[in-house]
Amino acid sequence: MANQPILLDYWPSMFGMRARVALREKGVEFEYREEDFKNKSPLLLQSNPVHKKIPVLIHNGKPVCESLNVVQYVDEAWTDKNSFFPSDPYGRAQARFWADFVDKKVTESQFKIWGKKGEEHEEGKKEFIEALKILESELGDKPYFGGDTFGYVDISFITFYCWFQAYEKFGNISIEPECPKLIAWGKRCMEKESVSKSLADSEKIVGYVAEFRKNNL
Ligand SMILES: N[C@@H](CCC(=O)N[C@@H](CSO)C(=O)NCC(=O)O)C(=O)O
Repeated sequence: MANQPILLDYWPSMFGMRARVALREKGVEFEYREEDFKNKSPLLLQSNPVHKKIPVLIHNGKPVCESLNVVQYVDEAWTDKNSFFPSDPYGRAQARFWADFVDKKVTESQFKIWGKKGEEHEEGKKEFIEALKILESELGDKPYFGGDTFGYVDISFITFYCWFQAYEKFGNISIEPECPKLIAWGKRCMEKESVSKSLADSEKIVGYVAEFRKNNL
């Protein structure tokens, strides 16, 4: 449809999934375009010349890059639904802190689990579980990271949930005994259509990782 936002994406990307969840949370219809990293589209290269990465949200012909930036843009551009952020400055600062924590600590450690071997792989397992335990403690007995409503921090982290099976298989770890509240939170979030429609199938992710490891490790 004319003037629908376009999302340049890649199906297993936890970063691309963040944009999908955010758009669906706001009820925004968008055109999904799958990228082939071996042959990036001219639209991707011209829309994100700095990083040449997905996701890129193109809205009114203007590109928004970096997934957390896209999530915040979606929150500000479509205001007829609940905001992803609390209204008070301190609550907003806390939300940004925890999304940044996910971006730094979870992102780096989870890649070492499935994308590396040997010492780096072992190091990644340790760092990943440590990061998850910190998030488990931060979540506590709240339904969502922001409290009673699904919001920015939830969106930043829930997209890794469909990778948990791959982490367990290829990292030989078991997440639920260490972080039962996070697993319950993941299941709770998956009851939301914006999440269940946006996250990749866990089995498909396992297959993707197996293929990656066969070709790269
Ligand atoms: N900080 C950024 C990371 C995006 C990213 O790594 N995107 C990857 C796909 S997911 O691993 C990507 O676009 N890779 C393209 C490439 O590696 O050439 C964000 O949050 O949007």
